[in-house]
Amino acid sequence: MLNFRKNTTFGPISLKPVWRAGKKLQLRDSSIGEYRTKDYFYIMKLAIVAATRLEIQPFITQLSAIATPLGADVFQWNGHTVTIWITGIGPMHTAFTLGQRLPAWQPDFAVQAGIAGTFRHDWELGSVVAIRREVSGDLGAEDNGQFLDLFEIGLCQPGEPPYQGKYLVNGFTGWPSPPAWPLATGVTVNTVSGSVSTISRLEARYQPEIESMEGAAFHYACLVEKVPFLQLRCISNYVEVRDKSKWEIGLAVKNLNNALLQLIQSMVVENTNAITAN
Ligand SMILES: O=C(O)c1cccc(C(=O)CC[C@H]2O[C@@H](n3cnc4c(=O)[nH]cnc43)[C@H](O)[C@@H]2O)c1
Repeated sequence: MLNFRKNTTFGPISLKPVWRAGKKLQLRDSSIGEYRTKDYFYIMKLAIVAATRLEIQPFITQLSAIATPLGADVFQWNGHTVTIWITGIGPMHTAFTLGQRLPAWQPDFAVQAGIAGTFRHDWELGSVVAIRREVSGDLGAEDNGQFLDLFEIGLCQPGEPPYQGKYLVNGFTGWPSPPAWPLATGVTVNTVSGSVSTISRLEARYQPEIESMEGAAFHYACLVEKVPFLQLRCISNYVEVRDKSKWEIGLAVKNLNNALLQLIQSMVVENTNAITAN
């Protein structure tokens, strides 16, 4: 079980924003031979984003069995379109891919799924979390051994859109139901942290619970493009002096993919039914 030190909720939940973002499809009711309001449902375009194919391969395999392939990494599921975007590892690869694809494809919702490290030694490996806010952990300048981030050297103003303070916050409140996973603060780095000094610096400055190499780029791109989003991470390791033998990548991939399937299923199956029933 995870043990949380903060209030972890997304705030008020409303069905409308996500579904309004989708396109309406009018279906003919063959029993009465006419179009009726209740026969509208919302067709969504969902983008599933991962750094590597390996991390979401079980989900892709499941999707291939359930959904109709429309092309390479594009599927139709219950009328909705689900696409897979593999960005490559790290902020640069992620930002480039999303900078090209988000404006071109304009998904109604984007989910980033990946494994991650945690700073919280009381959190179990294999736990899934949703990321509430992200911060960039190594973008800035060194000043005689001291790290200064972009805000501290005045190249970026705290609160300058899309930042809230120094953080890229997921303020989306349009969930049909609250996310099933605890919310966490993520820090994004180019280099997996593996020294006491780097780990202490990140903890003291940003109070992160999760470390990844892509989260901030995903939050930034979705906030700028105004695409509702969710970042799911499953903990594969503790952020500590490097000992790869302790990483549980298999467990993390398994639990991540179960969570991802549950999330997407709830969006494309259960809520379509709920909406068509109204
Ligand atoms: O060095 C290796 O042998 C090695 C083998 C497989 C994977 C790695 C990684 O460093 C994975 C980076 C990848 O996974 C995310 N991730 C997982 N744990 C962490 C972490 O503690 N700090 C930062 N990122 C992490 C990350 O988002 C990358 O996509 C190495």
